[in-house]
Amino acid sequence: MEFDEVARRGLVLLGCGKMGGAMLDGWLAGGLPASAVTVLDPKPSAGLEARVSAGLNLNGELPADPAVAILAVKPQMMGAALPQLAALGGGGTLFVSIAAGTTLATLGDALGAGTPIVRAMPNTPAAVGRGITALIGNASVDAAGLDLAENLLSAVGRTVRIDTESEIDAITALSGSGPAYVFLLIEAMAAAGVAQGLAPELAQSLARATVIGAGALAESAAETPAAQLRTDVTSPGGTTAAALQVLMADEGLVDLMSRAIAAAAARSRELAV
Ligand SMILES: NC(=O)C1=CN([C@@H]2O[C@H](COP(=O)(O)OP(=O)(O)OC[C@H]3O[C@@H](n4cnc5c(N)ncnc54)[C@H](OP(=O)(O)O)[C@@H]3O)[C@@H](O)[C@H]2O)C=CC1
Ligand SMILES: O=C(O)[C@@H]1CCC=N1
Repeated sequence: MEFDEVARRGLVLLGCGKMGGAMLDGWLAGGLPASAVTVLDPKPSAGLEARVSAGLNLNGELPADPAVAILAVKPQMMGAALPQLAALGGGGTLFVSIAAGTTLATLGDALGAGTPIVRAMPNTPAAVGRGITALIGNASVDAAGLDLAENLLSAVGRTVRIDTESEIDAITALSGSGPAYVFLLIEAMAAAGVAQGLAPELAQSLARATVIGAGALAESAAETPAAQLRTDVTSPGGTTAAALQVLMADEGLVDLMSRAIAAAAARSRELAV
């Protein structure tokens, strides 16, 4: 992607943990020069420190007029961390927050009237360029600002623009947190394989390969509903049908997932206060 404006004016990253770091890796791999990046993080990882030799500005002075500032601290830390960037508010710097819960209004109050702010919800597959990020801007973001945010986020995966900020709670619960559910599925399948007598290493590698392969198949058959892909595996009277009778029973996986995602969305709404 084109990073021209960001490379020229700079990008500030507030918080470089798992998600901020994943996105930074994607941007640097995509051609953003390290010298255009300023990271503020009190306990930088060794990997981040290693980027200083390539020109990355770690915990140094802020650029005067960066194109974009990414807010990637935990929502609980946002209030304490934001004042570091307050001087960039109300002007030409576009803010992009990936924090769960924290609303555009809360960020706007902290950063000052007229600050262009985009709220985005990515997920960790961004680390391998396979994230999915939903985004929405406040009233101060113009079309060019939204394009800039979308360009940056599309460097680490797919993007989708939304029209209603409150949708972010459900999106956080579904795709933001979703990779954890899939990793738990791998763990659960492996544990069940062990319970059936398989060696742990074999069970783990079978479970992981199955999820990876099923994901790739779902991607290559993008027009085919997931329900059809499931039916394709299910021989009448066979083994899959026996398992699905358990998984699809009342209070089975569908109900469980519904309750899990409702709990995550409720937590996202709680984090807004
Ligand atoms: N992880 C995920 O899958 C996703 C996370 N998010 C959102 O991304 C944000 C970050 O999450 P995640 O990366 O998991 O969290 P991490 O804890 O891994 O990263 C946050 C980073 O911010 C640092 N930090 C803490 N205080 C400050 C400060 N005052 N100034 C600068 N940096 C600070 C932390 O340092 P220290 O460790 O020393 O506290 C840490 O390195 C959250 O708001 C979360 O809601 C969104 C989508 C997915
Ligand atoms: O667990 C969390 O709160 C963050 C937001 C989405 C994924 N991780």
